[in-house]
Amino acid sequence: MSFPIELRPLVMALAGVRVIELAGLAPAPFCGMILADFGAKVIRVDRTKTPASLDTLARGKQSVAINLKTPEGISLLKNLCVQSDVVLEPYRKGVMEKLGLGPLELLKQNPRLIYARLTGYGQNGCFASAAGHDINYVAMSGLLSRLGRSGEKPYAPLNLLADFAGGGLTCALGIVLALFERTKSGKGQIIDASMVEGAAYTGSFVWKSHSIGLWERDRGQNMLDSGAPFYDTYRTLDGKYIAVGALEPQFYQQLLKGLELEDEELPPQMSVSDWPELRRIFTERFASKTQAEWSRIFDKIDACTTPVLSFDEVSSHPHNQERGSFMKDSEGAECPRPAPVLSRTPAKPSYTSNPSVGEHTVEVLEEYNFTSAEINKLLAAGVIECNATKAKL
Ligand SMILES: CCCCCCCCCCCC[C@H](C)C(=O)SCCNC(=O)CCNC(=O)[C@H](O)C(C)(C)COP(=O)(O)OP(=O)(O)OC[C@H]1O[C@@H](n2cnc3c(N)ncnc32)[C@H](O)[C@@H]1OP(=O)(O)O
Repeated sequence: MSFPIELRPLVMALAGVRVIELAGLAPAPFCGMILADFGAKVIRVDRTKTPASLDTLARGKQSVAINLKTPEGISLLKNLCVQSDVVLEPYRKGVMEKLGLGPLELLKQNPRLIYARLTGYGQNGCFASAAGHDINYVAMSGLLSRLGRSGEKPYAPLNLLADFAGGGLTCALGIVLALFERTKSGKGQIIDASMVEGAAYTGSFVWKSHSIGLWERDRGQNMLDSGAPFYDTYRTLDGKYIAVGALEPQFYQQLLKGLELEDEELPPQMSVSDWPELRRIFTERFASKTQAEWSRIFDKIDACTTPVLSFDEVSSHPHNQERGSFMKDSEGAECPRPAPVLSRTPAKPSYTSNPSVGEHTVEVLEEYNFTSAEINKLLAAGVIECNATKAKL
Protein backbone atom coordinates (compact mmCIF):
# COMPACT_ATOMS: atom_id res chain seq x y z
CA MET A 1 0.00 0.00 0.00
CA SER A 2 1.39 3.48 -0.73
CA PHE A 3 0.67 6.52 1.43
CA PRO A 4 0.90 10.20 0.57
CA ILE A 5 4.20 11.38 2.06
CA GLU A 6 2.67 13.11 5.09
CA LEU A 7 0.63 10.02 6.04
CA ARG A 8 3.44 7.48 5.79
CA PRO A 9 4.03 5.75 9.12
CA LEU A 10 7.14 7.17 10.77
CA VAL A 11 9.96 4.81 11.49
CA MET A 12 12.35 6.21 14.04
CA ALA A 13 15.93 6.64 12.87
CA LEU A 14 17.39 3.95 15.13
CA ALA A 15 14.42 1.56 15.12
CA GLY A 16 15.55 -2.05 15.32
CA VAL A 17 18.90 -1.27 16.98
CA ARG A 18 19.41 -3.16 20.24
CA VAL A 19 21.70 -1.63 22.83
CA ILE A 20 23.01 -3.15 26.05
CA GLU A 21 23.96 -0.27 28.36
CA LEU A 22 25.89 -1.20 31.48
CA ALA A 23 24.69 1.13 34.23
CA GLY A 24 27.03 4.06 34.82
CA LEU A 25 26.97 7.51 36.38
CA ALA A 26 26.12 10.26 33.88
CA PRO A 27 27.83 10.12 30.46
CA ALA A 28 26.78 6.59 29.46
CA PRO A 29 23.18 7.09 30.65
CA PHE A 30 23.02 10.23 28.47
CA CYS A 31 24.41 8.31 25.50
CA GLY A 32 21.81 5.58 26.06
CA MET A 33 19.02 8.14 26.38
CA ILE A 34 19.93 9.74 23.04
CA LEU A 35 19.86 6.34 21.33
CA ALA A 36 16.51 5.50 22.99
CA ASP A 37 15.00 8.90 22.08
CA PHE A 38 15.81 8.19 18.42
CA GLY A 39 14.27 4.73 18.48
CA ALA A 40 16.85 2.21 19.69
CA LYS A 41 15.82 -0.46 22.17
CA VAL A 42 18.09 0.27 25.12
CA ILE A 43 18.43 -2.29 27.90
CA ARG A 44 20.21 -1.03 31.01
CA VAL A 45 22.01 -3.68 33.02
CA ASP A 46 21.73 -2.87 36.73
CA ARG A 47 23.25 -4.52 39.76
CA THR A 48 21.11 -6.74 41.94
CA LYS A 49 20.36 -5.76 45.56
CA THR A 50 20.27 -2.08 44.60
CA PRO A 51 17.31 -0.24 46.10
CA ALA A 52 17.04 2.34 43.32
CA SER A 53 18.90 3.59 40.29
CA LEU A 54 20.52 7.03 40.22
CA ASP A 55 19.98 7.12 36.45
CA THR A 56 17.82 10.16 35.80
CA LEU A 57 18.46 9.86 32.05
CA ALA A 58 16.64 6.56 31.63
CA ARG A 59 13.54 7.45 29.66
CA GLY A 60 12.57 4.80 27.16
CA LYS A 61 15.02 2.25 28.56
CA GLN A 62 14.36 -1.16 30.05
CA SER A 63 16.18 -2.47 33.10
CA VAL A 64 17.48 -5.95 33.79
CA ALA A 65 19.20 -6.66 37.11
CA ILE A 66 22.09 -9.13 36.87
CA ASN A 67 24.68 -10.07 39.47
CA LEU A 68 27.94 -10.00 37.56
CA LYS A 69 29.82 -11.45 40.49
CA THR A 70 28.47 -14.87 39.51
CA PRO A 71 29.59 -17.01 36.54
CA GLU A 72 25.94 -17.44 35.51
CA GLY A 73 25.45 -13.66 35.53
CA ILE A 74 28.49 -13.16 33.33
CA SER A 75 27.38 -15.84 30.91
CA LEU A 76 23.88 -14.34 30.80
CA LEU A 77 25.25 -10.88 30.01
CA LYS A 78 27.47 -12.35 27.33
CA ASN A 79 24.40 -13.95 25.81
CA LEU A 80 22.52 -10.61 25.76
CA CYS A 81 25.53 -8.75 24.32
CA VAL A 82 26.22 -11.12 21.46
CA GLN A 83 22.58 -11.00 20.40
CA SER A 84 22.61 -7.19 20.33
CA ASP A 85 23.94 -4.50 18.02
CA VAL A 86 25.68 -2.30 20.56
CA VAL A 87 27.31 -2.71 23.96
CA LEU A 88 27.91 0.49 25.90
CA GLU A 89 30.24 0.11 28.87
CA PRO A 90 31.25 2.87 31.29
CA TYR A 91 33.74 1.08 33.55
CA ARG A 92 37.33 1.64 34.36
CA LYS A 93 39.74 0.09 31.83
CA GLY A 94 40.08 -3.65 32.32
CA VAL A 95 36.81 -4.28 34.24
CA MET A 96 35.07 -5.94 31.28
CA GLU A 97 38.15 -8.02 30.41
CA LYS A 98 38.29 -9.26 34.02
CA LEU A 99 34.72 -10.48 33.58
CA GLY A 100 35.62 -12.22 30.31
CA LEU A 101 33.39 -9.73 28.49
CA GLY A 102 36.07 -7.74 26.71
CA PRO A 103 35.51 -6.65 23.11
CA LEU A 104 37.78 -9.24 21.50
CA GLU A 105 35.87 -12.02 23.21
CA LEU A 106 32.43 -10.65 22.28
CA LEU A 107 33.34 -9.64 18.72
CA LYS A 108 34.59 -13.17 18.15
CA GLN A 109 31.06 -14.38 18.88
CA ASN A 110 29.30 -11.54 17.09
CA PRO A 111 31.50 -9.83 14.47
CA ARG A 112 28.71 -7.29 13.82
CA LEU A 113 28.79 -6.03 17.40
CA ILE A 114 29.61 -2.39 18.08
CA TYR A 115 31.40 -2.18 21.40
CA ALA A 116 31.48 1.33 22.85
CA ARG A 117 33.83 2.04 25.74
CA LEU A 118 33.08 5.37 27.38
CA THR A 119 35.83 6.32 29.82
CA GLY A 120 37.62 9.39 31.08
CA TYR A 121 41.09 8.70 29.80
CA GLY A 122 40.60 6.09 27.06
CA GLN A 123 41.90 2.55 26.83
CA ASN A 124 45.63 3.28 26.92
CA GLY A 125 48.04 5.83 28.32
CA CYS A 126 49.36 6.04 31.90
CA PHE A 127 46.09 7.52 33.27
CA ALA A 128 43.88 4.91 31.58
CA SER A 129 43.08 3.10 34.84
CA ALA A 130 42.74 6.18 37.02
CA ALA A 131 39.43 7.23 38.56
CA GLY A 132 38.17 10.66 37.61
CA HIS A 133 35.19 12.89 36.99
CA ASP A 134 34.20 15.58 34.53
CA ILE A 135 36.33 18.31 36.12
CA ASN A 136 39.46 16.15 35.84
CA TYR A 137 38.81 15.32 32.20
CA VAL A 138 38.15 18.96 31.26
CA ALA A 139 41.33 19.88 33.10
CA MET A 140 43.32 17.26 31.17
CA SER A 141 41.82 18.42 27.86
CA GLY A 142 43.39 21.87 28.26
CA LEU A 143 40.00 23.58 28.10
CA LEU A 144 39.65 24.22 31.81
CA SER A 145 42.71 26.46 31.74
CA ARG A 146 40.78 28.76 29.39
CA LEU A 147 37.53 28.90 31.35
CA GLY A 148 36.90 31.54 33.98
CA ARG A 149 36.98 35.26 34.59
CA SER A 150 40.09 37.39 34.55
CA GLY A 151 42.13 37.09 37.74
CA GLU A 152 40.03 34.20 39.00
CA LYS A 153 40.76 30.49 39.15
CA PRO A 154 39.60 28.17 36.35
CA TYR A 155 35.89 27.46 36.50
CA ALA A 156 34.23 24.23 35.30
CA PRO A 157 30.90 24.87 33.53
CA LEU A 158 28.82 22.32 35.52
CA ASN A 159 29.69 18.82 34.29
CA LEU A 160 28.59 19.63 30.74
CA LEU A 161 31.78 19.59 28.73
CA ALA A 162 33.38 16.19 29.38
CA ASP A 163 30.50 14.09 30.73
CA PHE A 164 27.95 15.18 28.17
CA ALA A 165 29.37 17.04 25.13
CA GLY A 166 32.71 15.24 24.97
CA GLY A 167 31.40 12.04 26.57
CA GLY A 168 27.81 10.86 26.08
CA LEU A 169 27.10 12.85 22.93
CA THR A 170 30.42 12.09 21.26
CA CYS A 171 30.05 8.41 22.09
CA ALA A 172 26.55 8.42 20.59
CA LEU A 173 28.05 9.92 17.44
CA GLY A 174 30.65 7.13 17.39
CA ILE A 175 27.93 4.51 17.72
CA VAL A 176 25.84 6.00 14.92
CA LEU A 177 28.95 6.26 12.69
CA ALA A 178 29.81 2.62 13.38
CA LEU A 179 26.21 1.55 12.68
CA PHE A 180 26.31 3.45 9.40
CA GLU A 181 29.64 1.92 8.40
CA ARG A 182 28.34 -1.55 9.31
CA THR A 183 25.65 -1.23 6.64
CA LYS A 184 28.52 -1.31 4.10
CA SER A 185 31.09 -3.65 5.65
CA GLY A 186 28.78 -5.87 7.69
CA LYS A 187 31.33 -5.56 10.51
CA GLY A 188 31.21 -4.17 14.01
CA GLN A 189 34.05 -2.33 15.72
CA ILE A 190 35.35 -1.05 19.04
CA ILE A 191 34.79 2.58 20.01
CA ASP A 192 37.35 4.06 22.40
CA ALA A 193 35.55 7.20 23.60
CA SER A 194 37.79 9.18 25.95
CA MET A 195 36.11 12.14 27.61
CA VAL A 196 39.40 14.04 27.68
CA GLU A 197 39.66 13.71 23.91
CA GLY A 198 35.93 14.27 23.34
CA ALA A 199 36.05 17.51 25.34
CA ALA A 200 39.24 18.60 23.57
CA TYR A 201 37.70 17.84 20.17
CA THR A 202 34.59 19.81 21.11
CA GLY A 203 37.01 22.65 21.82
CA SER A 204 38.79 22.43 18.46
CA PHE A 205 37.79 26.00 17.65
CA VAL A 206 39.77 27.26 20.61
CA TRP A 207 42.92 25.60 19.30
CA LYS A 208 42.38 26.43 15.67
CA SER A 209 41.38 30.05 16.22
CA HIS A 210 44.64 30.93 17.98
CA SER A 211 45.82 31.83 14.51
CA ILE A 212 43.24 34.60 14.21
CA GLY A 213 44.25 36.11 17.53
CA LEU A 214 41.17 35.20 19.54
CA TRP A 215 43.03 33.84 22.58
CA GLU A 216 46.19 35.93 22.79
CA ARG A 217 45.54 37.31 26.24
CA ASP A 218 45.19 35.53 29.58
CA ARG A 219 42.03 33.73 30.68
CA GLY A 220 39.02 36.04 30.92
CA GLN A 221 40.61 38.85 28.89
CA ASN A 222 39.70 37.77 25.37
CA MET A 223 36.76 38.49 23.15
CA LEU A 224 34.79 35.32 23.83
CA ASP A 225 35.78 34.49 27.41
CA SER A 226 34.12 37.45 29.17
CA GLY A 227 36.97 39.83 28.39
CA ALA A 228 34.98 41.92 25.93
CA PRO A 229 32.12 44.10 27.21
CA PHE A 230 30.05 43.32 24.11
CA TYR A 231 30.18 39.56 24.81
CA ASP A 232 29.12 39.20 28.44
CA THR A 233 26.17 39.16 30.82
CA TYR A 234 24.76 42.16 32.66
CA ARG A 235 22.64 42.44 35.79
CA THR A 236 19.33 44.23 35.39
CA LEU A 237 17.30 46.37 37.80
CA ASP A 238 15.31 43.36 39.05
CA GLY A 239 18.41 41.24 39.75
CA LYS A 240 18.06 39.19 36.58
CA TYR A 241 20.54 39.07 33.70
CA ILE A 242 20.87 39.91 30.02
CA ALA A 243 23.26 38.13 27.65
CA VAL A 244 25.05 40.29 25.10
CA GLY A 245 26.74 38.74 22.06
CA ALA A 246 27.07 41.82 19.84
CA LEU A 247 30.36 40.94 18.16
CA GLU A 248 30.08 42.22 14.62
CA PRO A 249 30.01 46.03 14.12
CA GLN A 250 26.47 46.04 12.70
CA PHE A 251 25.09 44.19 15.76
CA TYR A 252 27.23 46.29 18.10
CA GLN A 253 25.62 49.41 16.61
CA GLN A 254 22.20 47.92 17.34
CA LEU A 255 23.28 47.21 20.92
CA LEU A 256 24.23 50.86 21.37
CA LYS A 257 20.91 51.87 19.84
CA GLY A 258 19.00 49.67 22.29
CA LEU A 259 21.00 51.08 25.19
CA GLU A 260 20.47 54.63 23.87
CA LEU A 261 24.21 55.26 23.77
CA GLU A 262 26.03 57.32 21.14
CA ASP A 263 29.00 55.60 19.47
CA GLU A 264 30.89 58.91 19.12
CA GLU A 265 30.76 59.44 22.88
CA LEU A 266 32.22 55.99 23.64
CA PRO A 267 35.68 54.43 23.25
CA PRO A 268 36.02 52.36 20.06
CA GLN A 269 34.53 48.85 20.27
CA MET A 270 37.84 47.07 19.59
CA SER A 271 40.07 49.20 21.83
CA VAL A 272 41.01 46.52 24.35
CA SER A 273 42.52 48.98 26.81
CA ASP A 274 39.14 50.76 26.94
CA TRP A 275 37.10 47.59 27.54
CA PRO A 276 36.94 48.16 31.35
CA GLU A 277 35.47 51.64 30.80
CA LEU A 278 33.02 50.38 28.18
CA ARG A 279 31.96 47.58 30.53
CA ARG A 280 31.39 50.12 33.32
CA ILE A 281 29.09 52.14 31.05
CA PHE A 282 27.13 49.05 29.89
CA THR A 283 26.86 47.79 33.47
CA GLU A 284 25.39 51.06 34.65
CA ARG A 285 22.98 51.25 31.72
CA PHE A 286 21.69 47.67 32.03
CA ALA A 287 21.13 48.19 35.76
CA SER A 288 18.63 50.94 34.98
CA LYS A 289 15.79 48.73 33.64
CA THR A 290 14.31 45.35 34.43
CA GLN A 291 15.05 42.30 32.30
CA ALA A 292 11.51 42.43 30.88
CA GLU A 293 11.95 46.08 29.89
CA TRP A 294 15.24 45.31 28.13
CA SER A 295 13.69 42.30 26.42
CA ARG A 296 10.90 44.46 25.04
CA ILE A 297 13.56 46.73 23.52
CA PHE A 298 15.98 44.07 22.27
CA ASP A 299 13.37 41.60 21.01
CA LYS A 300 12.67 44.09 18.22
CA ILE A 301 16.24 44.77 17.12
CA ASP A 302 19.10 42.68 15.74
CA ALA A 303 21.53 43.28 18.59
CA CYS A 304 22.28 39.66 19.58
CA THR A 305 21.00 40.53 23.03
CA THR A 306 18.67 38.19 24.93
CA PRO A 307 17.36 37.56 28.43
CA VAL A 308 19.17 34.96 30.55
CA LEU A 309 16.23 32.66 31.21
CA SER A 310 15.92 30.43 34.25
CA PHE A 311 14.80 26.79 33.97
CA ASP A 312 11.38 27.99 35.18
CA GLU A 313 11.13 30.51 32.37
CA VAL A 314 12.45 28.77 29.26
CA SER A 315 9.38 26.84 28.20
CA SER A 316 7.06 29.85 28.41
CA HIS A 317 9.29 32.11 26.32
CA PRO A 318 7.29 32.71 23.12
CA HIS A 319 10.04 31.43 20.82
CA ASN A 320 10.57 28.18 22.72
CA GLN A 321 6.82 27.82 23.12
CA GLU A 322 6.22 28.15 19.36
CA ARG A 323 8.80 25.48 18.60
CA GLY A 324 7.82 23.21 21.48
CA SER A 325 11.46 23.11 22.52
CA PHE A 326 10.64 21.86 25.99
CA MET A 327 8.30 19.09 27.04
CA LYS A 328 6.86 17.64 30.21
CA ASP A 329 8.17 14.26 31.35
CA SER A 330 6.11 11.47 32.89
CA GLU A 331 6.25 13.21 36.30
CA GLY A 332 5.07 16.49 34.77
CA ALA A 333 8.49 18.08 35.10
CA GLU A 334 9.81 20.23 32.30
CA CYS A 335 12.82 19.05 30.28
CA PRO A 336 14.34 19.67 26.84
CA ARG A 337 12.91 17.73 23.94
CA PRO A 338 15.43 15.72 21.92
CA ALA A 339 17.53 17.62 19.41
CA PRO A 340 18.02 17.89 16.49
CA VAL A 341 14.61 17.65 14.85
CA LEU A 342 14.54 15.21 11.92
CA SER A 343 11.81 16.01 9.38
CA ARG A 344 10.64 12.47 8.52
CA THR A 345 11.89 10.42 11.44
CA PRO A 346 12.00 12.67 14.50
CA ALA A 347 12.83 11.41 17.97
CA LYS A 348 9.88 10.25 20.03
CA PRO A 349 10.95 10.39 23.66
CA SER A 350 9.17 7.97 25.92
CA TYR A 351 6.71 9.50 28.38
CA THR A 352 6.66 6.50 30.69
CA SER A 353 8.51 6.81 33.99
CA ASN A 354 12.14 5.72 34.30
CA PRO A 355 12.46 1.96 34.80
CA SER A 356 13.02 0.69 38.29
CA VAL A 357 15.97 -1.66 38.79
CA GLY A 358 15.11 -5.05 37.29
CA GLU A 359 11.67 -3.96 36.11
CA HIS A 360 12.05 -5.72 32.74
CA THR A 361 14.32 -8.64 33.62
CA VAL A 362 11.86 -11.38 32.72
CA GLU A 363 10.43 -9.56 29.71
CA VAL A 364 13.91 -8.99 28.24
CA LEU A 365 15.15 -12.51 28.93
CA GLU A 366 12.06 -13.95 27.25
CA GLU A 367 12.71 -11.74 24.27
CA TYR A 368 16.28 -13.05 24.13
CA ASN A 369 14.84 -16.59 24.00
CA PHE A 370 15.39 -17.75 27.56
CA THR A 371 12.83 -20.33 28.69
CA SER A 372 10.69 -19.90 31.81
CA ALA A 373 12.60 -22.73 33.47
CA GLU A 374 15.95 -21.02 32.80
CA ILE A 375 14.64 -17.69 34.06
CA ASN A 376 13.23 -19.26 37.24
CA LYS A 377 16.53 -21.00 37.92
CA LEU A 378 18.46 -17.73 37.60
CA LEU A 379 15.92 -15.97 39.82
CA ALA A 380 16.09 -18.68 42.49
CA ALA A 381 19.90 -18.55 42.49
CA GLY A 382 19.89 -14.74 42.92
CA VAL A 383 21.72 -14.25 39.63
CA ILE A 384 18.96 -11.98 38.39
CA GLU A 385 16.24 -9.94 40.07
CA CYS A 386 12.85 -9.07 38.75
CA ASN A 387 11.04 -6.12 40.25
CA ALA A 388 8.21 -5.89 37.73
CA THR A 389 5.44 -6.30 40.31
CA LYS A 390 6.97 -3.74 42.64
CA ALA A 391 7.22 -1.29 39.78
CA LYS A 392 3.52 -1.60 39.00
CA LEU A 393 2.34 -1.07 42.60
C1 LIG B 1 27.24 10.51 48.71
C2 LIG B 1 27.66 9.91 47.43
C3 LIG B 1 27.79 10.82 46.31
C4 LIG B 1 27.58 10.14 45.00
C5 LIG B 1 27.17 11.11 43.92
C6 LIG B 1 26.14 10.57 43.04
C7 LIG B 1 25.54 11.62 42.13
C8 LIG B 1 25.94 11.39 40.75
C9 LIG B 1 25.83 12.65 39.93
C10 LIG B 1 26.57 12.49 38.66
C11 LIG B 1 28.02 12.93 38.81
C12 LIG B 1 28.74 12.81 37.52
C13 LIG B 1 30.22 13.07 37.71
C14 LIG B 1 30.55 14.55 37.78
C15 LIG B 1 31.00 12.41 36.59
O1 LIG B 1 31.92 12.98 36.09
S1 LIG B 1 30.56 10.86 36.05
C16 LIG B 1 31.90 10.26 35.07
C17 LIG B 1 32.74 9.34 35.85
N1 LIG B 1 33.80 8.72 35.09
C18 LIG B 1 33.57 7.76 34.20
O2 LIG B 1 32.47 7.33 33.94
C19 LIG B 1 34.81 7.24 33.49
C20 LIG B 1 34.86 5.73 33.38
N2 LIG B 1 34.60 5.09 34.63
C21 LIG B 1 35.46 5.09 35.66
O3 LIG B 1 36.54 5.64 35.62
C22 LIG B 1 35.00 4.35 36.92
O4 LIG B 1 33.92 3.52 36.60
C23 LIG B 1 34.60 5.30 38.06
C24 LIG B 1 33.48 6.26 37.64
C25 LIG B 1 35.79 6.10 38.51
C26 LIG B 1 34.06 4.48 39.22
O5 LIG B 1 35.07 3.59 39.63
P1 LIG B 1 34.71 2.30 40.50
O6 LIG B 1 33.55 2.58 41.36
O7 LIG B 1 35.97 1.86 41.16
O8 LIG B 1 34.16 1.26 39.40
P2 LIG B 1 34.94 0.49 38.24
O9 LIG B 1 36.43 0.43 38.48
O10 LIG B 1 34.51 1.03 36.93
O11 LIG B 1 34.38 -0.99 38.41
C27 LIG B 1 33.04 -1.29 38.47
C28 LIG B 1 32.88 -2.49 39.32
O12 LIG B 1 31.48 -2.78 39.42
C29 LIG B 1 31.28 -4.13 39.04
N3 LIG B 1 29.94 -4.25 38.47
C30 LIG B 1 29.42 -3.56 37.44
N4 LIG B 1 28.16 -3.95 37.18
C31 LIG B 1 27.89 -4.94 38.06
C32 LIG B 1 26.76 -5.77 38.30
N5 LIG B 1 25.67 -5.67 37.55
N6 LIG B 1 26.84 -6.70 39.31
C33 LIG B 1 27.96 -6.81 40.07
N7 LIG B 1 29.06 -6.04 39.88
C34 LIG B 1 29.02 -5.13 38.90
C35 LIG B 1 32.36 -4.43 38.05
O13 LIG B 1 32.57 -5.81 37.87
C36 LIG B 1 33.54 -3.74 38.74
O14 LIG B 1 33.97 -4.56 39.80
P3 LIG B 1 35.53 -4.69 40.20
O15 LIG B 1 36.30 -4.90 38.93
O16 LIG B 1 35.88 -3.37 40.86
O17 LIG B 1 35.57 -5.85 41.12
